[in-house]
Amino acid sequence: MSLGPNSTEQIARARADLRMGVPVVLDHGAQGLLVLAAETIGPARMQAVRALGGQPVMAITAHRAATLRARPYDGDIARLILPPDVGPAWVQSVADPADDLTNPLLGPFPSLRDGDPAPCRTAIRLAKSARLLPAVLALDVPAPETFAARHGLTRIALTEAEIALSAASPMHPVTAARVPLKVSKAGRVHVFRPEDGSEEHYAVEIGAPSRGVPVLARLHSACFTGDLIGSLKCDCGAQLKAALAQMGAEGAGVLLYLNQEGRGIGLANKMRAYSLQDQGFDTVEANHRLGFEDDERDFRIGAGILREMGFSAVRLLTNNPAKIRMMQAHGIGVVERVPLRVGKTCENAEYLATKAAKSGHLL
Ligand SMILES: Nc1nc2c(ncn2[C@@H]2O[C@H](COP(=O)(O)OP(=O)(O)OP(=O)(O)O)[C@@H](O)[C@H]2O)c(=O)[nH]1
Ligand SMILES: [Zn+2]
Repeated sequence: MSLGPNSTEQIARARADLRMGVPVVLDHGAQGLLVLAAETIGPARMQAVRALGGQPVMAITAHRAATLRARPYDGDIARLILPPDVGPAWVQSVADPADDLTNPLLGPFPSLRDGDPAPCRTAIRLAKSARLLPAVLALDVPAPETFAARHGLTRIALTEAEIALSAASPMHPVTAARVPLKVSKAGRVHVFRPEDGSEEHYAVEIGAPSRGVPVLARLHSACFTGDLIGSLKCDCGAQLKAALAQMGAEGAGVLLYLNQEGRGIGLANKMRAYSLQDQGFDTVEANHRLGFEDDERDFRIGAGILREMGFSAVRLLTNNPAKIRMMQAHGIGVVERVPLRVGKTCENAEYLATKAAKSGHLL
């Protein structure tokens, strides 16, 4: 094995670069794509991109393009031609719908039909995996290897980036320790670290559940607002407590605490979604206006951790049929759905109704 980073490790570097506003290069042979995340681009770097010449584009998802009334000729994405006289504020407004209603951007937004959209598509996936808005500024550059070396930029081969972004990362147990809990003295917290350098995830094991019979399990996605500060906008905090309480009462169970905040879009984007919800959009519409799918979570993570812990079948505490389908698709048998109906408030009634109507949640 060489000492240098492999493509998965290069992706982890690229995520950090994009979050800081540093460009990365996607190498697809004689051509490369210079990529900057729209939300972190600053004036100096934007000027440096312009100084290279050529025609920069802004790649956004079809969901975001729909709000802007731009034509997504590439199906799931659109490549908008960057007007010659705009700066970072324009780029950020295209990416971020915060001011769409109060100060709408004026189109039209001419978009590219020609050329291969694949590098831009991968660049958007990279921005999403960095928990940034799914929008990038991109410019074709010749001789990508030389270009990246000259500027000290992270360079990843496009095909390898696509494979690394699609792969399920192996989950490695890091450590585990006894943590007596209110619901059970026999609590144990395990920490899992993915090989791809993304967020760690946790498992709370209660009692000593047998690996041979289906375990009472919950896959809980992190919700800073609901789990920690008592937000009334969702039911997460109540679900977390109720799930642990049921495991304590039964004497055994496993709760995975998955750091997939905001259904996988990250806390910053979830707060952007909350601002849009205050403008009148529901939870699904808000995700779409930001350019995301309704649910960006990768359920292979939960399945991988359960497998790593030796569980192959569960009694799943959930109201979300998609979680059941996903577990089964990724090799975890779900012998029973255990409903988890707690935490309804005046403030979250509409949110829960939207999840039932649009995402298939069982009330
Ligand atoms: N994007 C977005 N995420 C939200 C919003 N409200 C809550 N969340 C996130 O939604 C996720 C809820 O996770 P879960 O409770 O595990 O999932 P669920 O799909 O509702 O399924 P069950 O609770 O198992 O029925 C958490 O990651 C929250 O942070 C919202 O309005 N927008
Ligand atoms: Zn929540």
